[in-house]
Amino acid sequence: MRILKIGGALITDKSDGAFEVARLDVIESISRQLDGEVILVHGVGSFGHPHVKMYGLSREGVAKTHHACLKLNSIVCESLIRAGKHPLPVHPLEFFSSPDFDFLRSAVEEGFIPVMHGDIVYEAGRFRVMSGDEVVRILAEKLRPEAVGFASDTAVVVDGEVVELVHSGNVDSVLEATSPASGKADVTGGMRGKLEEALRIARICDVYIFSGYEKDAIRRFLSGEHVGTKVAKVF
Ligand SMILES: Nc1ncnc2c1ncn2[C@@H]1O[C@H](COP(=O)(O)OP(=O)(O)OP(=O)(O)O)[C@@H](O)[C@H]1O
Ligand SMILES: C=C(C)CCOP(=O)(O)O
Repeated sequence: MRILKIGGALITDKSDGAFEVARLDVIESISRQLDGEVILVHGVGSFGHPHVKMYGLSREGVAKTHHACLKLNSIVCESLIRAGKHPLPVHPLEFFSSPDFDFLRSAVEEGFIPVMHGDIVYEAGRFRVMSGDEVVRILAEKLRPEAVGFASDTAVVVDGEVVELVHSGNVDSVLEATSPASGKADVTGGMRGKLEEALRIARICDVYIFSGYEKDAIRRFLSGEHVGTKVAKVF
């Protein structure tokens, strides 16, 4: 089984000022490429970050943000159904109040694609934002997948070049060159947060951070090819 996150920077317009703008053509292309045993997690882009920025975690913020996450989840699931796939939406707000990881594993084995996402969750008596990247890391720790992929709008880039491999010799300088997304509404750490989660997941399996815009990149990741930046299983 593989775990794939499709980032909000890929499936939505999350440039500053954009509000609930899905990239339907990209979502359709991803839906056609999905195959095999996979759990899909999507980011929420302009269906989540601007809401949290505007309303915080007030009652209004929690309600509007979670509702917008559900709207994007529905768009993704509808697209998967159009492509002949069998998505099962699983919302972190409910799932993590009483997690059942065996259910996810069984669903995958029976030919479903569980579709989770970045969300608001309720923990220890308070609401907080849980990014899709964090959802992926928690799932990886529990389900021990073969590989994890983060498809965003880019691989990890340093000095204008894609970093092919993150290893013990370059990890510090690569981390230093990553930052929260610039020119975008983002409340979950951008590429820096993603790389930090990837380094934790690399204790379990190989991780790839790549551009989902590249032709067939999703299909290639799912069939075991090296795509974009590899964070090798050693950390
Ligand atoms: N060194 C870097 N290499 C590549 N991208 C970088 C780097 N530093 C910062 N970034 C920014 O990080 C962004 C990707 O992170 P972002 O969190 O927006 O991705 P995402 O997971 O697709 O989105 P979401 O969090 O909405 O799901 C890039 O679009 C870029 O603006
Ligand atoms: C902003 C919210 C609610 C979740 C963010 O998840 P991400 O898009 O994966 O970073």
